Amino acid sequence: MDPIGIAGAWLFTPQIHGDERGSFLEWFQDAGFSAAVGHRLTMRQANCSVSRRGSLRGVHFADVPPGQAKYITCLRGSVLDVVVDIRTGSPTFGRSAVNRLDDRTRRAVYIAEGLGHGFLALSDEALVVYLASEPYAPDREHGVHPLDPALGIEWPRGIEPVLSPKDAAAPSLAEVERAGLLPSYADCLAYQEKLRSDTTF
Ligand SMILES: Cc1cn([C@H]2C[C@H](O)[C@@H](COP(=O)(O)OP(=O)(O)O[C@H]3O[C@@H](C)C(=O)[C@@H](O)[C@H]3O)O2)c(=O)[nH]c1=O
Repeated sequence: MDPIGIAGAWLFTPQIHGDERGSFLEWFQDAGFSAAVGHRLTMRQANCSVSRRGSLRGVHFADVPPGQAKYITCLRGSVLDVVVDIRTGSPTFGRSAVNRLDDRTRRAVYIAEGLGHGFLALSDEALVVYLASEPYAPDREHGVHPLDPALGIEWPRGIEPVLSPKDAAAPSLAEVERAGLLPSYADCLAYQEKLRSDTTF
C-alpha cells in the first residue's frame, strides 16, 4: 500500500502470477492493508459498476461519521480513478490524486472516510468493483461537480464525459463548502482513530 499524496488514500499494486492458464493475484491483503491504514478493512457492501467509455461517475462523498471508505479496483478495461481531498481543514484540502486502474496492472485504491471519489471510464467498457465500509445511505451521500476547475483534475482530452443527471447538477466545491456539507478533517481523523483503537476485530 503506497501513499498517494493525500492522507487516508493508498494505492495497492499486486504481484501478478502468470502461467499458461492465465494469471492469479491477490487484489486485497489484510496484513499489508492493516499495517498501512492502522486498522482492518471493514466491508459492509461490495459494489460493481459497468461503464461505457466516457462515463464519469462522482465526485461523491458521505457524511462523517461514519462516512464510507472504499477499496476500488477495475476488473475489466481501464478507468482514471480520482481521489479528492474535500475535508475542510486538511493540509491537502482541494488536492486530487489521479491513478489509472486497469485489468493489466490490477492496482487498487483505498480511500478513507471523508474523501471524495470519482472515476472516468477510458475503455469501451469498464468493470469496476469496490468494497465499501458502510451500506449505501443516499441521504448522507453528496457530490461535487467532477468538472469543477477548482479540483484541478486534468481529464483526458478527446473523451466526451457522460454524467448522470445527478452528477451533472452537482454543485462546485466552493458551493458545497458554503452549504456546510463538507466533512471536517478533524472529524475524519477522530473517526479513524476510533477505528484504530477498536480491538473487537
Ligand atoms: C452507490 C449506490 C447506488 N445504488 C443505486 C442508486 C441508483 O439507482 C443507481 C446508480 O447510483 P449512482 O448514480 O449514485 O451510482 P454511481 O454514480 O456509480 O455512484 C458511485 O460513484 C462512485 C464514484 C463511488 O465512489 C460510489 O461510492 C458511488 O457513489 O444505483 C445502490 O443501490 N447502491 C449504491 O451503493
